[in-house]
Amino acid sequence: MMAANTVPLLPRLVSSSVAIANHAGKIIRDVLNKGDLQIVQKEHVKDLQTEADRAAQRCIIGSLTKHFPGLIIIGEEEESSGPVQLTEQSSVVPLKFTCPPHLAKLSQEQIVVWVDPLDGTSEFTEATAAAAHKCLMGNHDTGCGAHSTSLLDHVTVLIGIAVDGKTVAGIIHQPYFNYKNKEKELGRTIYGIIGSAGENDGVVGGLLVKPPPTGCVVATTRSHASSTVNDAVSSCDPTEVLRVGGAGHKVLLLLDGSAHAYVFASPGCKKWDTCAPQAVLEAAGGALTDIKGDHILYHRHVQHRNSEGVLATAPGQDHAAYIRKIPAHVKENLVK
Ligand SMILES: Nc1ncnc2c1ncn2[C@@H]1O[C@H](COP(=O)(O)O)[C@@H](O)[C@H]1OP(=O)(O)O
Ligand SMILES: [Mg+2]
Repeated sequence: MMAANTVPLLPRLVSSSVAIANHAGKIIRDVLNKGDLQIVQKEHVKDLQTEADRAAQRCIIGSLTKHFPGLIIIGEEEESSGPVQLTEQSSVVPLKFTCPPHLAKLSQEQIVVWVDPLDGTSEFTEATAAAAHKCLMGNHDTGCGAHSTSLLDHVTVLIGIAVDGKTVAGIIHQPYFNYKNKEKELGRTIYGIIGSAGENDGVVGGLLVKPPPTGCVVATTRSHASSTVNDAVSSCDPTEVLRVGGAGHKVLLLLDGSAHAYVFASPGCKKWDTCAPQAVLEAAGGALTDIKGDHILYHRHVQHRNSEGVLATAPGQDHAAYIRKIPAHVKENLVK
């Protein structure tokens, strides 16, 4: 076995982040099980923060800082007071693949980590009604309140790693994956490094990448729709539209064979929403850009908002063809 300090920085960071994201997912479940989310409204009525967002972020930023002192980390939530549950230094997860050669000699100063401790907060808060009615027993849904608890699938923990402004690696943890099936392990973590060797399931850990069905299934927002969002979706001539929450969740739908494209022609999504999902998707051969087809950059001082929207396509799809379909008035409406 190689000594820890001979393993390049990037795989060490990804491996720790997988363990940290798992831990954050457990913290999220614990907060929901206690039933008191302590919801705070941020910029507007559909921009909420809960104690699960705060506690998960304290865990992620505290643990990353402990293991990688001086690392630049940008989290969605402002600093909050409260208990900080850290992961152990030894909590690392063996990765399924090796570091691409061009990323093997990074210095920490080149890296910015973008953290969304709980993506899909709107859906998470709606799911609490069922929890408050004691429908969640031992983290598993009993069937009561199925409508709102199904939204728990939309919740993810996102840790994205950017190098010199480009996303290179990402971790998407889904804390409630399998929550309807008591026989199976609760939660899953998907991770990828762009350019790692291997084919499909070899380049994305934690998920078997599948092609989408015939037709054109477009995933879009459930809680932040607008006429521009709807015009962009319609322009793709979808055979089916999935209105679901979370950027991480929608990218997982592109990877697990559920959808062809994720279309969000609105400025509400931020860099911490897209950094990790983009890396995981692109590691598998998909693409994520803004709605005009331009690359999204993740430098330390970049504006947080993805003001020109998001368009992502599953591996094997013609990304440029989707970009061409987006109407000019939608593109013109989204400016830096
Ligand atoms: N108008 C908005 N205000 C705040 N956050 C937004 C907005 N639109 C999108 N987001 C963020 O982008 C994610 C994907 O959007 P959507 O679910 O609407 O497709 C949301 O889960 C939310 O992240 P978060 O839940 O972490 O606040
Ligand atoms: Mg988010």
